Amino acid sequence: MPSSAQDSSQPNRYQVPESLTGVVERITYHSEESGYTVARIQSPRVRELVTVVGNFANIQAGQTLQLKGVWKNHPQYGSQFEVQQYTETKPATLTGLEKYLGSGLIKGVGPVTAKRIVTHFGLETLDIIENQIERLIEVPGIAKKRVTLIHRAWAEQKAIKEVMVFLQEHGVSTIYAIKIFKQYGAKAIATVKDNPYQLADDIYGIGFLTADKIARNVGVSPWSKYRYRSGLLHILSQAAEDGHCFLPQPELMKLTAELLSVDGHEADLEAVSTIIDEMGQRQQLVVEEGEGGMPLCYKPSFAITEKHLAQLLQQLLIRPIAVDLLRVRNWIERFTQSRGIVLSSQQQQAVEMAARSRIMVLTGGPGTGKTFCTRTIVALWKAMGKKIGLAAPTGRAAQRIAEVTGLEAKTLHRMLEFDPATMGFKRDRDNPLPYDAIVVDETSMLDLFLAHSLLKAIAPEAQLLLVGDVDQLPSVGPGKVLADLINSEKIPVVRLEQVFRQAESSAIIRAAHSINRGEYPKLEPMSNNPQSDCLHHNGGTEPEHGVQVVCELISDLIPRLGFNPATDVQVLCPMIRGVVGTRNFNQVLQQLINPPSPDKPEVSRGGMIFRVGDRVIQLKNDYNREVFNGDLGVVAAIDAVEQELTICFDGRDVVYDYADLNEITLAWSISIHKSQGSEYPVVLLPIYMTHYVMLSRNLIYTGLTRAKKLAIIIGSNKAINMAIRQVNQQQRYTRLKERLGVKMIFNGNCSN
Ligand SMILES: Nc1ncnc2c1ncn2[C@@H]1O[C@H](COP(=O)(O)OP(=O)(O)OP(=O)(O)O)[C@@H](O)[C@H]1O
Repeated sequence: MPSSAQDSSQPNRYQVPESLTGVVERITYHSEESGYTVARIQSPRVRELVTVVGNFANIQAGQTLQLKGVWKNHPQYGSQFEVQQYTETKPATLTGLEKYLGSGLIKGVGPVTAKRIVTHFGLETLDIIENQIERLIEVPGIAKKRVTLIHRAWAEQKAIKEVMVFLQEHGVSTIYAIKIFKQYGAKAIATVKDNPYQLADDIYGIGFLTADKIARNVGVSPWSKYRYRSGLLHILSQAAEDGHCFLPQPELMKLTAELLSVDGHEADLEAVSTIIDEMGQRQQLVVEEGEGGMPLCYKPSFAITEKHLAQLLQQLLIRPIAVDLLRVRNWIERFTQSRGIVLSSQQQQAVEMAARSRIMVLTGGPGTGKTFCTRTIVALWKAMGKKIGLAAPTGRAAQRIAEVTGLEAKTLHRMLEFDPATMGFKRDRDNPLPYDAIVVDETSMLDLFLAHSLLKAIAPEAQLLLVGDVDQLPSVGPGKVLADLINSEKIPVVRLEQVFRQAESSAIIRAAHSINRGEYPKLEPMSNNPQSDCLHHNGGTEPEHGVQVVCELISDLIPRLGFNPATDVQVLCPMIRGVVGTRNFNQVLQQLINPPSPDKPEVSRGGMIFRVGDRVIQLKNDYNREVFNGDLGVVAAIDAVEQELTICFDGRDVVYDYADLNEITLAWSISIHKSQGSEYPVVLLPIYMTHYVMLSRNLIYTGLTRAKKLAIIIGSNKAINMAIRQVNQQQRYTRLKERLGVKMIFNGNCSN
């Protein structure tokens, strides 16, 4: 141990920094987000490998680093060098060079190629790559094409380093530096200096807060108009993330002023109000008058879309359909008789309504026969000679409706033909969908923008059936379209209420209906030999016990009941954070279900390990890869040389560059919100008081109804009760319902 090592884990601010030079042997941990790193270093001064901890921009094995910092004694990990400053020097030994080049620094060069290059050029290797890269062709096994690739990767690496150094100086982490570089290329530094708030508009993952941090470091005044404008839009974006389409002006002003306050200096409400006026005049904001004259502030795209969606719906509603109802009734009678089925009166009403409505909503809880009824409607429409299109917001829901109707069904994005080049849909008013009748399932998931795109693509003579359970969680995106359509009382709606016998035999469905009525459900207490498909485990007193219970169930009861923990079980949590949140569960369950093994390659990104065999979930719509927010996949392969990871989504392999891994996260456990539109054989639902901010009736209802064969709720009666009693916790600001109630004058001029 070095002589100056301290016997304390606490930093001693009076400790004099020491120097240490060494070659990075391996990286134990590196957070892309913060740059925080734990690495092992071989230093000539110390015989054993040294552990160093600190923030590093772009640390690679093989790098030679000159470090300044202090020695500390960590109670668990022992002696460590805590780095305060570092500089990189070029590797001075052949082994160092080999390690450096082969560490994944350059795409296309793995350890084998690195060894060949270093064997050939020796200590001159880096000089050659820097100044005479064409000479790489002399290395056995490197063809011209590879030289070009390496050249490009090296140049990019260098340019990234420059931008990185600048951004690091201004407190930006590596992961953003790369994104900023990708977005602006050579103009990266200039953009950051001129108006850092631009980053929040242009770069996924950089929001106002990060841009604001950069702005402060670059020296932009906290009272600049750029900052006010960006802050205001940030508040509206946050509101949209919470599902709102607008904010009342006083609320927007209050939240913006809070956000913009700096070091105890309040931002001026008056100034915020002036900016709102200015932005309104410049059409950067739409301010509308709501009830009682309340000014309501929209981002323009939200206001235009909401208005236009209401117009499109009204246009559909006023187009009559000529149908011989007697013939329809005769058809229903023949159809049901020939199949030996009897429609409930509500189902009969729904089928008749589908025959004569341009647009209608079919809603109801689980087991009320929505699917059964949809199948009958589809059969009727087919008998009427209509060309039918089926779709749903998610791939899984589309697959399910295809199975039950026996017809092809697509995701809405596919049906509307999303074009990544324009980031828009090819199907629209000028190029409508080629169907006479369209069924969309799981419409509780339709947000404002998707609903608008759908309505825009419906041919004027076509019919639209929207099926969904309005009591489920509303869409992830802004709006509560299904609820607004129903509550407007302008759209024909059939609400199915009777639970059918087959469904009634499922305790999951009975429990879901009880919860929906606000009653505590009948749940079978946990035992070794459960009889019901809906079980309750009290989960112990502490959240930690919940984690233990879930692990025990997955290791013991679930396989005993014939389910496969790796494919059949989904742990659904109300929250991401906390002991019983998805993030912690993912680590624990990964270790349990897919532990490390020499034959399973893995990569660490953003503090998370992705391993072959891991279940993962896509976090954003990626139109190029055709993978959408909420899609579940399994890591099929990891290529450390190409720095690529292959994920299999429902039988389709999709390749991700390491740099894009922030698009995915582990999915051994996912949030209930993300589970909408999907079903799983087994659902484990930890519900704890620590989730109290999130607990609501439609949350537990949605989670429970994702289970097809077995649901186990883990948690105290108190927490379950709290969830059931919490209704309408998340009121969303939308005006679709009001707009549908307003008589509109059509001038044929509402294109968008
Ligand atoms: N009129 C009917 N006569 C006999 N059985 C029916 C009738 N309607 C529905 N069922 C049966 O009730 C059960 C539930 O119906 P269905 O699956 O259509 O409900 P759902 O509302 O789509 O449920 P979920 O939302 O859970 O998918 C099914 O087994 C279905 O065959």
